[in-house]
Amino acid sequence: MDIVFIKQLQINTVIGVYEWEKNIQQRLLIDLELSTDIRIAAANDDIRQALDYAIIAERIKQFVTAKPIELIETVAEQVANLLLTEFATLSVKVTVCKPDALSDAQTVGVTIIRSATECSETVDIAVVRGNG
Ligand SMILES: Nc1nc2c(c(=O)[nH]1)N=C([C@H](O)[C@@H](O)CO)CN2
Repeated sequence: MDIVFIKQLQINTVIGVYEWEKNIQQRLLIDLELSTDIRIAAANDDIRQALDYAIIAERIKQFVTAKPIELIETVAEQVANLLLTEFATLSVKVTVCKPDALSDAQTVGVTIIRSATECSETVDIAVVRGNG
């Protein structure tokens, strides 16, 4: 299986559990991987037969900024569900990072893997330490 991916898609939106976060925009960086088979699009050199990463990126930006969300877990689950229902992919990997959340960490985030046939997978919570 092949992968179409988008790395570090930056989205500024209202995100967070605390009151002070409800009236500001914060930065999310989102990595997306969509399983696909690229061979038909490649053989015909035809964007109509490919997963168009430009359209996917715009749709995700529009979706994530449409309403305030508290948890990055919610962003990840809703983005995965959108990708599986609106695009021709059978499985997705979604990483949502909130890089400005902790002053002593480079970033924090969650990674999920979801497929059209499975509804629950492990959520990994990652805190990546900075170099000091
Ligand atoms: N697992 C999570 N932990 C925390 C989240 C989150 O979305 N998922 N969010 C916060 C706050 O919004 C924080 O980012 C404010 O700096 C805390 N922990």
